[in-house]
Amino acid sequence: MPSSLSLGSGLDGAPIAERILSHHGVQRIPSPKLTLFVQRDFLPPELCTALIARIDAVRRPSTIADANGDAAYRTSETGDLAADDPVVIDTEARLLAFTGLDPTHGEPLQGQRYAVGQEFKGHTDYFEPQGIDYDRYCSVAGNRTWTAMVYLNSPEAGGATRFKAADKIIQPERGKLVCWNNRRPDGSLNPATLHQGMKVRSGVKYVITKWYRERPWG
Ligand SMILES: O=C(O)CCC(=O)C(=O)O
Ligand SMILES: [Fe+2]
Repeated sequence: MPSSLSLGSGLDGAPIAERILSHHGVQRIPSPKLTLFVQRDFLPPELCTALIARIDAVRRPSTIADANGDAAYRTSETGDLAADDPVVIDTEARLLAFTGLDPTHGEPLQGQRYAVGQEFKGHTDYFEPQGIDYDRYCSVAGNRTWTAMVYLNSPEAGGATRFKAADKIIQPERGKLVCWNNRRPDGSLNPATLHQGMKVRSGVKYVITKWYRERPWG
């Protein structure tokens, strides 16, 4: 990866937001509470199709940190994508060019698949410092900074992503990127990033997710 493009971990969100806003067609969702961007047609259709095939090859039931006893909380399937796959390398290079987020701070690219009725209920992507799983997930690389997510297809109905604090419901659409800072401008964890993947009503939904950490990953 060309490190000259990298603007760091994203803990300081300002240079990342500036890089993102420099791209043509990017939309900043208006909210005083969080920093959230949408870019349509971020990934070309062929790349979306190739990523869906990779996800289907490795998918397994999704998990959550700090399991809360609600087995229906996250009912999707997840797949870890191989970092040496040319399709993944291409996707990672596009994410770096767009966000400036340092790939060495990124978790491996993941795919998620939701069938009809599946969802991911309201959650934040950062780990709760008081949670029982905090040390297990965060002792090496620290907590999450930014999230980048791309819809790989357009489900027939449902499957939107809702950010309550911004009063925003983002419709899933093939190739559309959603990207947000899980921190406030001072770097503290931002509870206003609470979001949910709403139930798919018809069809199936595929996304890729990329999470970035305070310190290098692994
Ligand atoms: O599928 C969605 O719309 C949201 C997914 C999500 O929030 C996550 O994987 O952390
Ligand atoms: Fe999330």
